[in-house]
Amino acid sequence: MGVIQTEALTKRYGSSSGVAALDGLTIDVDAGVTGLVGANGAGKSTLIKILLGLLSPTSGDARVLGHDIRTEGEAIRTAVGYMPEHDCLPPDMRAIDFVVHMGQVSGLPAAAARERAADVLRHVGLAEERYRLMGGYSTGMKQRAKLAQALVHDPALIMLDEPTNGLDPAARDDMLALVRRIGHDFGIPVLVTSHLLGELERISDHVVVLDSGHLLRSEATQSFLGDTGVVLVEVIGDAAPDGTPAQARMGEALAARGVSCRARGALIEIDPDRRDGIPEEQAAAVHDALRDLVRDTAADLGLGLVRVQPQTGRLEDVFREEAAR
Ligand SMILES: Nc1ncnc2c1ncn2[C@@H]1O[C@H](COP(=O)(O)OP(=O)(O)OP(=O)(O)O)[C@@H](O)[C@H]1O
Repeated sequence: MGVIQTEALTKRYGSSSGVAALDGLTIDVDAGVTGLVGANGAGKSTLIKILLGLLSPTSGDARVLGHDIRTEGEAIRTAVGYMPEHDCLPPDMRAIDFVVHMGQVSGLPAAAARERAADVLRHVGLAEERYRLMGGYSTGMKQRAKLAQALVHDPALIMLDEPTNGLDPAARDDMLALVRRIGHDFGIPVLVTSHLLGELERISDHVVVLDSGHLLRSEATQSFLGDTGVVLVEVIGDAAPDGTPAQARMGEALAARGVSCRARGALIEIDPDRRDGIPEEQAAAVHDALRDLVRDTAADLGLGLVRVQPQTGRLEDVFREEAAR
């Protein structure tokens, strides 16, 4: 049994003729970490609220942990941990009291709730600060407290809505590492959303990409990130006497040697067509030959080679590919 299945799920807010926040969405989510990505307004929060039985779909069906969202919302909410997008923390409560309370609301006896609350607050890195009022917490600490309350009842699935919202880069990395640990070390399936397309690449096993309520892709993360065949080159060195900068000199010299390439920012992007039609076992040899050619060209021009690297795919490319269709 999968963790989440939806079948042609559609949600229109207001009048039935209005724009669909979700439009015929059919997805399957398994164990591990699943990233749900899409720009603001793509329908991520709407989907999560429907999956929790908090919002009714206009049409379509879905099951969460085998429970029907239309008739078994309470069973779903008991089994699932939910971290909402917006601040939901009472400022005049200490984190420990809040998380104990949430544990009891989810059905834990008082002693078990206290024990679990102390445990999860330690796991999310709030061991020291758990006796402080949450009103004085930083955004990062608030996000951690929200995560702790979602974990306290030992859920069978956890849904995290924009857990990195408002965090600085270091706190964002910490939160992403925590999410990955929950999915992989604790073995709790995770559905995590982000409007930043790239940030879930590193931690998700599977990615679902939404665009204006439509499903763009639902695939193993690895299939987004494979080798694109493009090779990126960066050189440093002197401009030519006529003022042509090092990068342009290198690009011209490569083109003169039959390599199809173009400038991309400070880099030179070499097109993958050199490898088209080449059997896989020969592709590595061609790649090595290209590398040698790039190295020799730089040496002939007296330029330093900073890097020659294959470019892997990015989640952002999915949107570029769609726009180009
Ligand atoms: N209660 C509501 N009433 C009317 N329209 C709504 C309501 N909630 C969401 N919408 C609309 O539905 C669409 C999807 O919103 P949703 O919040 O699900 O997207 P999201 O991907 O979670 O974006 P964000 O990251 O900004 O929350 C948007 O166009 C939004 O304006």
